[in-house]
Amino acid sequence: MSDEGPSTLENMRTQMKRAQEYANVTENVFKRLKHPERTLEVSLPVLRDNGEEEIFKGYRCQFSGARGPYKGGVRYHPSVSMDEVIALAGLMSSKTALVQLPYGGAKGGVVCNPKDLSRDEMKRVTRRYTEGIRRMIGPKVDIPAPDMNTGPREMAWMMDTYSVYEGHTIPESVTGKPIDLGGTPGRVEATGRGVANTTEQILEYYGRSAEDATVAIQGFGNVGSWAGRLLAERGANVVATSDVTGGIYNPKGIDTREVAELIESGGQIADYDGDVDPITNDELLRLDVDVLIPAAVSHVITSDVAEEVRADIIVEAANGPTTPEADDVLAERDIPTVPDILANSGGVIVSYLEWVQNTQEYRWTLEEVNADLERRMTEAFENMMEAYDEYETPDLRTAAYTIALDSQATAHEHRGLFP
Ligand SMILES: NC(=O)C1=CN([C@@H]2O[C@H](COP(=O)(O)OP(=O)(O)OC[C@H]3O[C@@H](n4cnc5c(N)ncnc54)[C@H](OP(=O)(O)O)[C@@H]3O)[C@@H](O)[C@H]2O)C=CC1
Ligand SMILES: O=C(O)CCC(=O)C(=O)O
Repeated sequence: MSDEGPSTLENMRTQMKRAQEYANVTENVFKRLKHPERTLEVSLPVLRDNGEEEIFKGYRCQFSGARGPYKGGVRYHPSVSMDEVIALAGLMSSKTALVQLPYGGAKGGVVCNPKDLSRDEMKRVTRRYTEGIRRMIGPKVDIPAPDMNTGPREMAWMMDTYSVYEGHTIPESVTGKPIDLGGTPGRVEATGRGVANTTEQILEYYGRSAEDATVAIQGFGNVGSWAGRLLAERGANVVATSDVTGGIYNPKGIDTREVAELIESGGQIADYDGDVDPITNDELLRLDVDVLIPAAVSHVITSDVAEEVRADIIVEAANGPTTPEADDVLAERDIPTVPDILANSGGVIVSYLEWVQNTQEYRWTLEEVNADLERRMTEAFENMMEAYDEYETPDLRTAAYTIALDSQATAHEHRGLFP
C-alpha cells in the first residue's frame, strides 16, 4: 500500500465528485451521499488460546440506505480503520446502484491479522464481532457478506450467532454462507467470475479477445485466484501473480490451478516451486501485459505507478486500488480502467441472489446463478459504456459513478428526502 496523498475516503469522495457534473444530482443530495448515515465502533474482548484476553476493534458502517437494505462485506485485516470502512461502505452504495440491486451500501471490519489467529480464535473474534453489531444488522436491515480474509466459514459463524439471539435460524441474515446452510452455488467464485467476464467484455469492446491475452494479477486470494483460473479457462495467459510475500512471473504463463491449490492448502506464493521467476509486487504492476488486475488492497496504483504501467487495460478486482491522481495519468495515457464498482460487483450480485433464494426458501442451480450474474454484469457494462460515449466522461469510472449517482439521487427524490 502506498503512503501517497489523502485517505481512502477522500479518494472515494473525489472520484464521486468528478461525476457530479454529469449526473442529475442536486447539491443537497450530493452532500448527503458524501457522508455515512451511521457508524459503529465495537470493542471485542476475546480469549486467546494462551489464556490471555485481547481487545480487538471492530467497525460497521451503513453508508446509504435510500435504495434498500444496507449490504456489504466484512474485512479482517491489520490495516482496517473506520476511515477505510466508511470509504468501502460508500463504494458499496455506488456499486449496488450501478448494477441495480435493491440495496444500499455498508461495510464492516475487524482490526486483526488472521495469520496470527487459530481457528478457535477466529471463531471467538467473529462471534464477538457479530454480538457487537447485532442490533445494527438483520435480514431486512443490513446483510453482511465476505470480504478480505473472511469466507463461508466466518459467514456461517455470523449467521449462527445472529440466529441464536433471535431464537431461530435466519439464513437470509448473512450471505456467502456454506451451501448446506443456505449458501448459493457460485458465491465463492462469483467476484472472480465477474472480473473474468468484465475482462472479456472490455477486451471485446476494443476489438480484442481473452484468448492468448497476457494477464498479471496482484493478489491471489479468493477474487484474484478465481479470476485467474476462469480467465485461464477462457484461453488467457496469466503470466504473473502475487500475495503479500511477493510475486511470481513466467512470460509463457503460470499454472493458475496449481498455484491456487498451494494457496488453498495454506501455502504462500513465495513457496511455489514451479517454473517461475520471483518478482516484487511493484514490478508486477509495471509488467508489459495486455491486462493488469489489481486484486488485493487499496491505493496500489498511485500516479507514479500509473506513469509506468505498461498494461493496455486495467480491470479493478480490488476495492479502491487506483488513486484519483493515477486516474488522471491513466486517462492521459489512454489506458482504460474498468472501475471496482463494476468489475468486482459479481460478489454482491450473487449475494443478492443468495438472499432472494433464502427469503423464498428455494435453491437455484449453479447454471441459473451464473447466467443471472452474467446477464446483470453485461447490462451494467453496456450502461457504463453508453454513459461514457454519451457524456464523454474523462474515464470509465466517472461514467460508472454518473449512473450510480443518478440512481441514488432518484431514490432520494422519490422518497421525498430533499424536496
Ligand atoms: N471476497 C469478495 O467477494 C470481494 C472482494 N472484493 C475485494 O477484492 C480484494 C481481494 O479480496 P479477497 O480476494 O476476498 O481477499 P483475500 O483475503 O482472499 O485475498 C487477498 C489477496 O491479496 C494479497 N495481499 C494482501 N495484502 C497485500 C499487499 N499489501 N500486497 C500484495 N498483495 C496483498 C493476499 O496475500 P496474503 O494471503 O499473503 O495476505 C491475498 O493473496 C479486496 O480489495 C476486496 O475488498 C471485492 C468484492 C467482493
Ligand atoms: O457480497 C456482498 O454482499 C458484498 C461484497 C463486498 O463486500 C464488496 O463487493 O466489496
